[in-house]
Amino acid sequence: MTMPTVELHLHLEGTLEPELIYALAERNGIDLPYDGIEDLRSRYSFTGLQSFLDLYYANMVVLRTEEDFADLTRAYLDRARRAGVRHAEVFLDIQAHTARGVPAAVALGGVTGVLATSEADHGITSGLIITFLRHLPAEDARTALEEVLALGFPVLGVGLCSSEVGPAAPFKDTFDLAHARGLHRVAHAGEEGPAANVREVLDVLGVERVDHGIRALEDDALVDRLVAERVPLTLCPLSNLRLQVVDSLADYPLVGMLERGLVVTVNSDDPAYFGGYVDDNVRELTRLLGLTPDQLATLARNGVEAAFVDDARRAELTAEVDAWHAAQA
Ligand SMILES: Nc1ncnc2[nH]cnc12
Ligand SMILES: [Zn+2]
Repeated sequence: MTMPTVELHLHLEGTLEPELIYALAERNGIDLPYDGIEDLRSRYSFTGLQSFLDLYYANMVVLRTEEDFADLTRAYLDRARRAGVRHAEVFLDIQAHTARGVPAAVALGGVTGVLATSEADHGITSGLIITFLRHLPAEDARTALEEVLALGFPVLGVGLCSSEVGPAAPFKDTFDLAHARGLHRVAHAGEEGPAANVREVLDVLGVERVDHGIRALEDDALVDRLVAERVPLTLCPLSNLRLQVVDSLADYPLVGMLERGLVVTVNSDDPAYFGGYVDDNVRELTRLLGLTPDQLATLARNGVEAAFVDDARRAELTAEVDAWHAAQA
């Protein structure tokens, strides 16, 4: 029995597998600057976040039509189902597409059309989080949000990602608008950047979850606050390894975080680039850290607690985790 999982930190564009990149390039008549799939895959070796982002944004060139975005979303859901994912909140970097001349309605139409039937087609409930790019001017994020709101596609929340440089504070009015319109708020912080960035997104952007947040561990008072306020951290172990945020997964501080009472969850971030989906992340940690069934159940329950779902769905997900936990005895 596969452990039922909630995935809360997943960039749809980070699920673009090399095979799909080539298939979409062919369909759209795009010449890729690589010598084939294996050459592309051989470039998936990163020295840090920026070296990854350069390739990640470049490969988005193959996403042109609503069908492309739908195929991308469907491929993720197919794989996620096999990973045991029962609920997914997925990120879309809308500005990375509009900046290339792809209308927001094309990207949103393709993604939300597939998400609308994810429960019936894949057994996964889902929601879409629009992630703004921190390396672009904050006014661009505001414009992007206004366009997304005007288009009326179903959106669950907003996030902030890309290079962790510069203050998050300029994005405050965008996050305030999102909040006023009933959207949830999350942000990447404390991935490459310091613990102070985690404080900033909590205090200034009002986020309900922190994406990554692993460097919060460098600030004891912040950890106490995250525990007291039960702020979830969406950890991404294989991502942290591949982007050299940590030196080895054998030293990944997960058990200490659980023992400290942090609401940590395990997620895949950009699985096509980092060597594994959420089940691969959990399997590697279990192998290297010797995670017990109780610890795995706590991770799964943290995901259910951290999800932006209604009480009825939370109760269903909890029952699935309880059944899995009982079967481990
Ligand atoms: N790991 C990551 N950190 C920040 N921005 C991202 N966009 C896609 N993956 C990301
Ligand atoms: Zn991420």
